This record gives sequence, structure tokens and C-alpha cells, in this order.
Amino acid sequence: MGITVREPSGLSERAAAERLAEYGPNELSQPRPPRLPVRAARQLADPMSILLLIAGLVTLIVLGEIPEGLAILTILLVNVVIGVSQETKADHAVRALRTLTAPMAKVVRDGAVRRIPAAEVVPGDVVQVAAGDRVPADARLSEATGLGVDESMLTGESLSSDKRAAQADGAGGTLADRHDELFAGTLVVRGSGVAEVTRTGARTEMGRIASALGGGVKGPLAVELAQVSRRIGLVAVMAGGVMILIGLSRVQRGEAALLDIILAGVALAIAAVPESLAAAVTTALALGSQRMAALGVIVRRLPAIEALGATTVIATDKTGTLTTGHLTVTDHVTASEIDLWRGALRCNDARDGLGDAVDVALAAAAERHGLRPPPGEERLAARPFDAETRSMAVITATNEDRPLLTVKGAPEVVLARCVPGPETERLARAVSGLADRGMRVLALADKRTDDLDAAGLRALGLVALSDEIRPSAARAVTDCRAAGIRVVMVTGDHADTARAIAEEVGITAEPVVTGAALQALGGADDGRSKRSARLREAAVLARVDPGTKLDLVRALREDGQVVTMTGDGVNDAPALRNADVGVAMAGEEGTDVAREAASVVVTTGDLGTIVAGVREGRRLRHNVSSMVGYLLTGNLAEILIVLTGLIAWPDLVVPLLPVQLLWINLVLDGIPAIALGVDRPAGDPLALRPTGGLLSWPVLTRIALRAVAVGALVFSAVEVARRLGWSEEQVRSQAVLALVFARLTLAYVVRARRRTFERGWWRGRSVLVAVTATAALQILVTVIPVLGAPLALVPVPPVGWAMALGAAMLSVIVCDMVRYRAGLVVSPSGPAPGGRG
Ligand SMILES: Nc1ncnc2c1ncn2[C@@H]1O[C@H](COP(=O)(O)OP(=O)(O)OP(=O)(O)O)[C@@H](O)[C@H]1O
Ligand SMILES: [Cu+]
Repeated sequence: MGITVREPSGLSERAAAERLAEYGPNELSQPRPPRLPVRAARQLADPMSILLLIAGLVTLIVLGEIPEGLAILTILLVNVVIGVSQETKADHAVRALRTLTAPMAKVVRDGAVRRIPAAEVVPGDVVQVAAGDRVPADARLSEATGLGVDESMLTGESLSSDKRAAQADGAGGTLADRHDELFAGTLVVRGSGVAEVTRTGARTEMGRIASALGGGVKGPLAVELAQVSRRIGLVAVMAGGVMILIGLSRVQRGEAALLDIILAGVALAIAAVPESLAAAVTTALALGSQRMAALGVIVRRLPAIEALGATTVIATDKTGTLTTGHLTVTDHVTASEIDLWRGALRCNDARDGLGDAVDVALAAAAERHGLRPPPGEERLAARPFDAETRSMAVITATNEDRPLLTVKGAPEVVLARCVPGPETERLARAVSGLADRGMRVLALADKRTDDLDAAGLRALGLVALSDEIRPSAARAVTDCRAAGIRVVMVTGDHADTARAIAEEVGITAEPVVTGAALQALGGADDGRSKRSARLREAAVLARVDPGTKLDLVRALREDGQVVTMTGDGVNDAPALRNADVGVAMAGEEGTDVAREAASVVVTTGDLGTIVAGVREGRRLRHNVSSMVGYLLTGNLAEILIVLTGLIAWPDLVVPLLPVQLLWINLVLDGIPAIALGVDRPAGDPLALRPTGGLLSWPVLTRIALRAVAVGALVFSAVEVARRLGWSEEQVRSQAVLALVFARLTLAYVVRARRRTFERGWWRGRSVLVAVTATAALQILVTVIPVLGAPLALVPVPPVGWAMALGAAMLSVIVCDMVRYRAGLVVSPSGPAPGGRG
């Protein structure tokens, strides 16, 4: 426990509540979400909507076709409503997540340390900060131990600035000179301190600068989708152009009006562009992130969902992830119990049961042995625990004349600094017996000196802490293996401890690679490549420092793996940022720095939770690829029919009227596409192994082949209708009916794993509802003339229905054949490179 001269007891809860009412919450005001009309206007400003508006007005006013013109405008309205509601939904989801990851602060209230939301911090609060924390408010330091703060976000200076406790009267000056002040929003990179809050919320230095926290960086998925949309847009415009060119010859011959042809071309272009794709994908991701939040997986950046689903390697911490993280001292080796536990209390930063898990466990053990912090001792200097040195050192003024240095840490580190002798050797030999049992072993030593780095210490003994395995972790490891995901344990702990735990949870414990072994490979080019190879094959990495995590991430990613990495410490940030998915812990266990570097925050560090996230990620990837397949296949088939029909059926002028194209694409298609986005396919989603990119060549080939097949089937149905001598309206109605039915069955084709109507295909309520509702809608407008009139649809004879259903059923069969075939005909170059998300 930190013994200090002044032990500030902080505000009382009552005073704090009063101040909160007076000063308001400690937050920078968030930009308000745009209002409904603004959102609607944004949707309308989209080029497609503008085209649609023009097309509708031209039909209505210039051509004087009132029902058709109104229908087009209604379709536009429906489209805007769907767009706005999707955007609002996605927005809500993202906002809800932001609240979940709200920052916390440690304050002293009524004399005890509490963790409270940073927004509730008030001026006058006594806050504690330690390495890894984001400073919650502007504050004046009353205590500082080796405190260093990164203030680059305020001052632009990349070097961290050293802080010390305030003197009687603090001097002003530029921000960078104010060494006894902490500023809201800056990051503590080392040491610890206690400070009294001076300003909160918008009154802080950060508040004055105003938040520069912009969000919304586009992820790879969004970029890929934007690219796809652009390409398809080009194809669509070309298709529309071709249509107009073909039509022009007809205008010359006096068979059609110019305006009709142009409108039809524009409609084809609008119809062919999957404008709902990007919005539907964003919605699917946003809703998926909400579902994940319910599982305890909070996604900070939406594209991480997709990357989670694509994960091939999970690099995990040991403590807190595979084990519960509740450390208890279960064994110790010592010559003098009293000296050992006194040392454990001196070299300890825990307070009121809060703080580092090791320190909390040691304080509890000391108390069990009847020791309390000796009164009247004052801490003169300290070097906080740090994962690089694996030790902590404290100098205290005791009742005796000379100050006392106490060191605790990894046995290799501490015992190496002790005077050699039988006792030191006895302890060194005892280490591996304890570690073999999966326990974390620490050594303690002391010496009368005021030098933190002194050697020649007296060994006090060993303490062994055990940590229970999480039962869910073992299951998660098995799940991962079944799903083809490798689990690698990365720990700062002893190799023997690591191996014992790895074996217990079912991670193949071979090979165990230690930091020392990696170091021995040297730093030359040759050594580096050997090092990467060693890192890639390791199942357990022990006694490694956080820097090695970054090397591991790099080595694995170079190898084409998609890496999910967990981390909690200040030094884990680079690795978390560089991994495909960085996972940090919410709450006390993780640091703010790690959380900000991570793309995913989990409420329990449990590996099972992370695997649940991977499962959801795989499901979402599957859903997004279903959606893309569904929309692209359908649209392409439609373009093919319109273009071939234009040539084959000159008497029809245009095979499908603009209003019909828009009806099919903008109304009927949107509903099943959204349903596919939130689909629950049969079976365990974890088994849906990611294959290549969203639009790799095999995928595109499959889409093209299926589109040709569906197009040909619908074309035949229409051709038969023409031969039977039906009227122009009936032939077009037949085309719409067959196309809609065939496209609807595509929803089932794209989401299936092996066969369209495989076991459990009917499960997944959203798709069933969407497809049935859409089919019903189409049937209604076909059989009820009043409803069909604006769309120029008329009832068709029974043969027509039979042909539409036949085309739909045959589509399924042909598309399933393509499913098998595609694996054989395409992609000789192995998996496509799009797998990394
Ligand atoms: N509070 C502490 N004071 C002194 N030494 C410590 C403390 N905590 C840990 N150590 C030592 O440092 C070593 C590394 O600890 P660290 O917490 O960095 O491991 P880690 O990589 O987080 O482990 P894990 O994978 O189990 O979470 C430990 O094995 C222990 O010997
Ligand atoms: Cu004991």
C-alpha cells in the first residue's frame, strides 16, 4: 500500500452530487444526430434519386401517363423511407455502442477509491491515475511517482512529458511547461499519480480546443463495396446506353418515341445499380454489432466484425483470458514469513482491493498472515511494475535510520540481483516446481539503500499465485480447433507456468518459445527471418515482452494469416493496432490505451467471448456475401433479359417498362436483401469458413453463370407467352412474374451451404417472411387489376403461373449445379487475396 504523508480523503458523495448538478457532466458535447428532414434530403440528393425524380416527373408531365408517373414517384418515396430508416437504425446501434465503451475514472470519495464513469467526475474530486489511463479532467497533481504523460493531442509534442507534484504555488506558462498539471484527454504512459480536479467538461484545455475526435474511417469492406458499386454502375450505364442505341434505330423507323426509349434506358441503369447494397451492408454490420454487444463483444470499428469472421489465428493472453484472472497466493517458500509478507506490503500499489491483480492478491495474503501495513512508514521513491523489466521496486523510510529498498518481480530478474548464496540458490531451484503446477511465481528481496537499482539484495522468498482455468476457455479452444482457427498463447509468465496452463486448456503446448530463445537468434537479416519462422510456428510464447507481440502479429500477417490479438497493457497498443482485430478488456482489467488501440472491447476477457465474436463475424460475412450474391445475380439476369429482349422481341419496343424495372429492383429486391443481412443460416456459423474475398474471381464467375442461367429460363417463359399470342401487357406481366419468382428463389440459393433445400433451409425466419411477403405482393399486383394498373400489370392465364414457377424451380437446380461446378472451373491460383479484412 502506498504510504504517503497526505492521504486525501476526497469529496463526499453528497458534495460530489451537488457539484455535478452545478458544473454538469464531465463530457464534451456530442454533435447532435441529424434531424429527419436532413436525412431525407441527403437520401434525395443521391444521383440515383435525382434521376428517378426526373424520370417520374417526365412520365407524369411530359408524357402525361399519370398512373405510371405517380408509381415511379411512389417508388422513389418508398426508397427514401427505407434509406432513412436504415441509416437511423445503423446510427442508433453505433451510438449505443459508444455509451457502452464510455471511459471510467478512479476517484476517492468518502475516503475510499471508487471507479466511476469519467462523465461523473467533478471539480474537487481526487483522482488516481496510472500508466495506461486517459486523464479524465484537468487536475493538479498532489502526488506523482515516475509519472509520464503523452500530451501530443494537446501540444503536438510527441515526447511524453514528465510530471511532478505541485509545489506551494504553481506557476503558469505554456501547457507544455505546466509540469504539475494533468490535462483531460491526455494519456498516462508511465508511473502513477494522485491529483485534484480543477476543471471538467468543456472548461478543460481539451474542451477549449474542441474535440478533434472524428470517426468514420472507411474500412476495407466499405472500400471494396464502393469499388464494386462503381464498377457495376459503369456496367449499368453501359447497358442503359446500349439499350438507347438499339432503341434509336427503332425511333428512326418510327416504331417508338425517343423519350420512351431514353426513359427505358435510364430505368435500366437505375435498376441495374445495386444502390441498396452499401446501405444494406452497413445496416447488417451495425445490427450485427448490437447482437455482438449483447454477447459482451463491443465492436469499436464496424469493419472489425468482418475481420473477426475471417480470423485464422487468435493470439491470446493467459491471465484473464484463459484463466479467471482472480489470483490467490496458494504457496510460498521463505526463511522468514514476517519479512516476506512485510516486503509484499511495502512493494505494493493496491489500495482498498483495487489495483494490479498480483498486488491485490499479495496484500490479501499478507493480511491472512496477520500483517497490516506498518504505520508511520513513508514511501520515498518507487518504480512501478513494468512488463519490460518484470519487476517493481519501492524505497520506504522505516523506523530504522536507513531507507529500505524492496523489490518484487519475476524470479530470474530478482534473484539475479541477490547476493549469491545457499538461500538464493534454494529459492531459484524451487521456482520450476511451482511453475510446473501452472502457478505464477514472484520473488521478493530487500536491502537497506536508497538506490532503486542496487544489487546485492537479500532474498526474502517466493510467492506462488494460482489462477483458475476458465471452463469456457477449454471449450472455446476446442471450438476454435474445429473451426480451423489456431490459438497461440502469449504471456509474460514463466515458460513452465505457461506450458502447464496451455496443456490444461487444450492448446498444443509444443513448441514453447521463450523471449530469451528469440533473442538468441540475433538481429541480423538471417536472425530476423529465423525469428519470424520461430514466431509463426510457436504454440506458446513465454517470458516475452509486449514488443514481441507486435513481431508476432507482423510475422503471422506476412504469412497471410488473419490475426485476432488480445492485450491489456500500455505496451500492447502497437500490437493491438497492427493486428487485424485488436481485442481489449473493458473495466478494471484493461487500460484506456489498450482499449483505444483495439477495434473490439470485450466485457469479459474470456476466450469464449472472443470466439462468440468470431462466430457472429462469420455469420455476418456469410450474410453479406449472400446479399451481394443475391443482388448482383438478380440484377445481372435482369440486364440480360432486357438487352436480349430488345433484340429478340421488336414488337414489344421495350421488354420491361421503366416502372416495372423500378418496381422489381427498388421495392421487391430491397426487402429480401435486408432480410439476408440479418439471416440465421442453419448450423453452427463457426463452421462457415471464410473463403476468399467478397468478390473474388470464383465468386464473380459464379454470379455470372447463375445470372445467365436465370436469364435464359425467364427468357424462355416469356418467349412461350409470345408464341401463344398473348397481348403485349400479358407478355410483360409474364416477364415480371417469372423474373420476380426466379429472383426470390435466389435468396435461398445464395444463403445455402451445399444445396439450396438442404436440412433446415426453412429456418431463418427473416428470409422466410421477406420472401413470402414479397411473393404475396407480386401475386396481388398481378391478379388484382386495380393494383396492377400503375405498374401496367395484368392477370396472366394459368399456364403463365406454371411457367413462372417452373422457371423459379429450374433456376434452383441450375444454380446448384453452378455451385458444384464453380469449385472446379475457377481460381487455379488458390484462395483469393481478399480474405484479409
Ligand atoms: N505487480 C507486479 N509486481 C512485480 N512483478 C510482477 C507484477 N505482476 C507481474 N509481475 C512479474 O512480471 C511477469 C510478467 O507479468 P505480466 O503481467 O507482464 O504478464 P502477462 O504477459 O500480462 O501475463 P498473462 O499472459 O498471464 O496475462 C510475471 O510473470 C511476474 O513475474
Ligand atoms: Cu504462511
